[in-house]
Amino acid sequence: MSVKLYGYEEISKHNTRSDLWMVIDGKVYDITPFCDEHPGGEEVLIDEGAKDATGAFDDVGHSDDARALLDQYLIGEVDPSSAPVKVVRQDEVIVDGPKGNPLQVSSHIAERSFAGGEEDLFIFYFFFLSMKLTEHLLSIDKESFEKATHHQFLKQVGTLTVEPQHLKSWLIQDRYYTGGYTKMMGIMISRLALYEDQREFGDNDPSYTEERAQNVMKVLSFALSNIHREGLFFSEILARTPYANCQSSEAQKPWTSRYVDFVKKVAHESGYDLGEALVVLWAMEIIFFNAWNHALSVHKSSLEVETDTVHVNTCKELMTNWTMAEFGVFVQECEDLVDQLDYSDPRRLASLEKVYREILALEVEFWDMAYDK
Ligand code: HEM
Repeated sequence: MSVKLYGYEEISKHNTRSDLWMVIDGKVYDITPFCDEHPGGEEVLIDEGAKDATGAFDDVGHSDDARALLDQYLIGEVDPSSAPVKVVRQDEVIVDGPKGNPLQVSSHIAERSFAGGEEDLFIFYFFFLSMKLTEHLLSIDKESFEKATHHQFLKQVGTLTVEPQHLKSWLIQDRYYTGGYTKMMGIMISRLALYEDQREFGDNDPSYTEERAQNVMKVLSFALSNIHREGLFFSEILARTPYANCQSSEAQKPWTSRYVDFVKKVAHESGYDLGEALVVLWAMEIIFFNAWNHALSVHKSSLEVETDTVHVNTCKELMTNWTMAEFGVFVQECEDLVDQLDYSDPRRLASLEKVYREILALEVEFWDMAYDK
């Protein structure tokens, strides 16, 4: 079997938490799934990733067990004719001063201010807090956001060239996901104190007001009725001839289970202001809104000759569903709730960033399941 060769130019592009490669002893590893598990933490992997990390790996004196773990992530070898290139990471450019975009520096600040509490970082953080949280989140991993919203599947729906069985596979998984989403809404609603005198012991959220609680309830109620409608819509589509008659795996796939488990867990474990869960809700919706708007713009600029078939009309219905104005208003309302969150504690910010990044990673995988991956 021939070994796949990768040049450093290509390797250097896989430099984020949601898409991370590493070279050790001339072999190329896709270590993305290992980031969560690394006993030495994910930061060192990201710092040493997308390049030759042989020296860093050896310096730590990793055990034979650590070395044995590598095999499962092997994807190829370094092309011997390629030379190392500089890896440019989004936040690397801006860490040393206010020249860059301060919205992107938070994770570094969060980490460093625990350790040292340097004055310049305090000023930095003060400046940063005047920015909207959602703007900041959208700026921390643009590459993954792009992947999550410009997937090949969306392009194929836009050009009406997606195969019916691929659309079916995706719809089946998305219907499973609607079940998880519904449970997430249920958990969030069950934790919401709609009136001051319903707040539980331990609820020390300083930003609590009845008005905000009512706003959260309004958004969650819409989300719940919308997801219920969507589940029924998917069932109705799946019963249509082109889909009922084609073969696709019906079982819930591991990525869907992981997604569903994650959103339920976040809903349970968020603080009393439901901050992490609200970030997750907003992230899922803004990704969908952008993704389907992308499909629609591809569709509008596509030169494909349209036929009036059930499949073509289904593709168009799906594009309409997540690009309509009403959905845009809902995404905006989710955004407003996230922007009201108090993230002045760097540990809180780190936690909000973490759930946002996880949703980005899960969304990228989710589209892939259309192709039974
Ligand atoms: C994909 C590559 C890597 C794998 C599979 C891996 C695996 C492991 C494992 C299994 C351990 C537990 C101790 C041991 O068994 O040796 C460990 C610890 C550690 N690793 Fe890695 N590692 C990788 C890359 C790196 C890199 C590039 C660095 C960069 C400096 C690093 C830094 C550390 C540190 C500092 C610890 C010690 C954590 C502690 O004891 O608190 N690792 N790693």
